[in-house]
Amino acid sequence: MPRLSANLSMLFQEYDFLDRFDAAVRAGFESVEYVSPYEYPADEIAARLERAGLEQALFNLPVGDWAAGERGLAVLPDRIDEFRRSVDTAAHYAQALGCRQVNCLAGIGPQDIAPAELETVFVENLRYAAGRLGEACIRLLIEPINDRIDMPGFFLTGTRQALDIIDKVDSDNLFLQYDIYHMQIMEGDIARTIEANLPRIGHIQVAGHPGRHEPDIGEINYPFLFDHLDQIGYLGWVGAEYRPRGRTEEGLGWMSGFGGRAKETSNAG
Ligand SMILES: O=C(O)C(=O)[C@@H](O)CO
Ligand SMILES: [Mg+2]
Repeated sequence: MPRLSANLSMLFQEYDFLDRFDAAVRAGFESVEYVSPYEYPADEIAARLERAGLEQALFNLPVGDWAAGERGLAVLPDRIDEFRRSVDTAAHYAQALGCRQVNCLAGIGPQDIAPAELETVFVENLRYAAGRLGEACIRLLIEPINDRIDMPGFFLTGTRQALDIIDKVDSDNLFLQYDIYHMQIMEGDIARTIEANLPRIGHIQVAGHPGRHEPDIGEINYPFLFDHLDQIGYLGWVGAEYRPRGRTEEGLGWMSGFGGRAKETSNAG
């Protein structure tokens, strides 16, 4: 059973954000992740991590105006300066929180700009960010996300596309964030894809499908996949990134049901 991280942007919504850290450790998690820490002072979040004895597994580079529908800046030709400033912000928070990897959300490209132009901007932004973050020993990830349900218009939607972009960036500090829920929707073939690309995968996330609820609800066979991750030697965190059907604490049975070992500490690189 891989080591589990609690995604505080989706779990423990019963509590204010800063109170979710204690809730996560009470539930047996030893690391957390979330979309964005930037709404809070880094030292406040660091204090919550310290008090709860939690590791910071991951968060995203600034994503733009989430409430206005923005889902990342990295492909946007008119936001390059803002993107570069956002990398410095992410580096500051990652160092303050002891976080060793951050994800770069690609963004939703304008309809009137050719995908090839968006990709060029993405590759150049990733090359800059991978270098800047690498100086601080922080790994950079990119995550394909389904554009059929959760993020219509999102630029990065498949593993092959992500790996081709990683190849074009040509940095040893750029890795894949593999969200099993999204990839079940977009491509399937999950176990083989993870195994074939294991050295290039920096983080994995899970949720049931359909519905993006607890992993024990729906068509994805997580007991098989968790054993598979152990068998192939995946050493990173697995982020529990799902919408609980009720109170979070009432739906955690899947962790013990799968031999949950959230108590394991991470030795992720
Ligand atoms: O939406 C997802 O899936 C995520 O992992 C978010 O944190 C955006 O990266
Ligand atoms: Mg995800």
